[in-house]
Amino acid sequence: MTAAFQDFYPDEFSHCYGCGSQNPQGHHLKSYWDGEETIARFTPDAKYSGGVPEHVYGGMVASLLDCHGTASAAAFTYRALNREMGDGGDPVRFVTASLKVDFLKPTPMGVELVVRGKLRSIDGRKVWVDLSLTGNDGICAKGEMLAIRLRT
Ligand SMILES: CCCCCCCC/C=C\CCCCCCCC(=O)SCCNC(=O)CCNC(=O)[C@H](O)C(C)(C)COP(=O)(O)OP(=O)(O)OC[C@H]1O[C@@H](n2cnc3c(N)ncnc32)[C@H](O)[C@@H]1OP(=O)(O)O
Repeated sequence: MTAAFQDFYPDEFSHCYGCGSQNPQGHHLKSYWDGEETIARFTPDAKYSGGVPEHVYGGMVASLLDCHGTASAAAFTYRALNREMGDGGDPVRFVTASLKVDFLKPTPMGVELVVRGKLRSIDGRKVWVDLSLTGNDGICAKGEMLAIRLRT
């Protein structure tokens, strides 16, 4: 089975609630390549409801974009540097500096959500990623992320 980007995060940096393997209560989001784009799939538990049980709450939507966005920023950078994840070199680590979310329509509960990331630009330590989250009836949210590469 193909490894997810997050599988390459060293354990000491894997405590993120959204995507860290070392956080037993976390969501353990997993991000992968899909051609030139990145993709993650996630089905929220019913407790993450919004105003009505049929809809997902906005913080969960933002969280999925957040974790997929930073993982994607790292992946895009590895590819731009012609490096492989887990190549033994300094790990390429990103945090979110800015995340704008447009909630286009309610996000349905009980279905698999698909999160996609597309590279807009890499400018030194700054990576801009365009994000989307799709339910069973089209795009529910769009995001724009500025991820900053941490100094090693
Ligand atoms: C794929 C393979 C991987 C292999 C292994 C990898 C290991 C990976 C391990 C672990 C991954 C982690 C997984 C979890 C992540 C989940 C996502 C989150 O939730 S992250 C938490 C929330 N975010 C924060 O807590 C950040 C808090 N902010 C900061 O720490 C700083 O502000 C930081 C680092 C973002 C920037 O600080 P500065 O001192 O390093 O750099 P300055 O000079 O301030 O900014 C750099 C450039 O960015 C611009 N900038 C900074 N913030 C901006 C903003 N909000 N809007 C616009 N521009 C901004 C600045 O103007 C500057 O631009 P100019 O270089 O001058 O052109």
